[in-house]
Amino acid sequence: MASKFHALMYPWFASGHITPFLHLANKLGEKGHRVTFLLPKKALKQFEHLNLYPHHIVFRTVTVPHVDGLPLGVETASDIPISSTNLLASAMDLTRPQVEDVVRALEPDLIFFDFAHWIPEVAREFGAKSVDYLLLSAAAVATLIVPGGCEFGVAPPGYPSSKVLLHQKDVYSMKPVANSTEDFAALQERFTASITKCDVILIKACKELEGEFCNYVERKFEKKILFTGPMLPQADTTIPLEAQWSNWLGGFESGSVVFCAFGSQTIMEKDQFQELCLGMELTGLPFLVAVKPPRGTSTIQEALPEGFEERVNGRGVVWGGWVQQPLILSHPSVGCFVSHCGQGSMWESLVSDCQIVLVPQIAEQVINARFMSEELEVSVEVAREETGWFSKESLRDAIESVMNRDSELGNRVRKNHTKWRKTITSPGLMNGYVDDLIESFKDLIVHETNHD
Ligand SMILES: O=c1ccn([C@@H]2O[C@H](COP(=O)(O)OP(=O)(O)O[C@H]3OC[C@@H](O)[C@H](O)[C@H]3O)[C@@H](O)[C@H]2O)c(=O)[nH]1
Repeated sequence: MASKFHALMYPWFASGHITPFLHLANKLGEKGHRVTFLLPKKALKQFEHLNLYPHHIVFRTVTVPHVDGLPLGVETASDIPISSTNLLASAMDLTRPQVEDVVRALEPDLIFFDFAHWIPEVAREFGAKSVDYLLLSAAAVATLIVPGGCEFGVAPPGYPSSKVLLHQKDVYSMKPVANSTEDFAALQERFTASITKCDVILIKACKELEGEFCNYVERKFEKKILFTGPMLPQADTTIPLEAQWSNWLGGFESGSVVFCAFGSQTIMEKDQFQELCLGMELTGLPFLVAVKPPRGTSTIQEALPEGFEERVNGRGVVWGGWVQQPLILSHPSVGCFVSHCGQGSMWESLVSDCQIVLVPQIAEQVINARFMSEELEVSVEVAREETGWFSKESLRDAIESVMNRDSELGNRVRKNHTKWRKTITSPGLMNGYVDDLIESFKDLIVHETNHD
């Protein structure tokens, strides 16, 4: 084969997926490989600035057909509650003819996907290889995806940890991903089909960090598994933090501000959102919360607790829109990150200097949070009641436990975090993974040619 390959990427229609696929595309583009990146029309504007190698990475758009049950014009998961995932996935399935046209015309060597479980069939038909890119930690794959999975609180034989498990009390985190048990089953089938039919599974995990989980996953799947290593984005120094935030944050002492964000999909219940606000208020610290308006409301303002804005005026902001999370995390005034521990945020928190407090929302994030808090001991997870509810006091206590300079727990997580940050950002580690990955992809393509 030619020394450079051509990859087509077709990620799930969600920022938490399009963004990390683009990070991988940039790594391939940097080494001179070609990438055609397929995404919904509306998403193009939001993501095209992440393309650092426009000579090598070319966007193509698909039209997302309407399906009953979704509002008109929906193209990405940010437009819908996470419980409607299965409906948007059905819309993605309807784009198959458009994707086939692109594959037929461009004849890529590799096709990367995650939700479009029919990609392996398309790839096979047109002589490409399919790569199921799992945007999950190795711990989450080990618990939720490997055949047989894990029961509540029970580590299966060979499972590497007695700490990174889901328990009965985590049942709250199983609810939001689907509207019904049928929808949930359909999603599971989608992931099983993807894993079973693809040529190779690529996991966004790093052996230095999750070694035992990576080994376990490799033993459990009967197919080739590749790991991306620390797939950290290249810093884009051309786009600064928006002035409204850099000015506001600049008014506070170094390391004093608590920043809270729950990713691109979380929509909280109104009462839990209000409790979050009150917990922030109780800390007495400056804070910036950037979350979507809670369920049943259209603006943050209408959902705030009574008298809240007046009480926190000058030191606290709750914002209902998108902010530049990585830039906020690297602002010197920000000292604590309260996160839902989605996979992207997990890595961004690890490479930041911030103390980490975790409030996971769905099962995958619970596993990430437990891995971070119990196994690596780099963070603190906010305590929840049996019902899944977290109180303002438990949020305040978790934040205080890491922000108080005299706290033994705070010092322990800071020390461990510093150690792991050095490991995952050590010179050459990421580049070494990328070079190895590229060799593996080339082998895969050559293997195909030999079969012809
Ligand atoms: O206001 C915001 C919110 C989020 N973000 C960015 O959006 C990304 C969110 O990704 P996360 O993976 O953390 O969280 P999401 O909930 O959006 O993703 C979801 O789908 C992908 C899965 O792997 C995640 O685990 C899952 O939670 C992060 O890169 C974060 O920096 C912003 O830049 N601004």
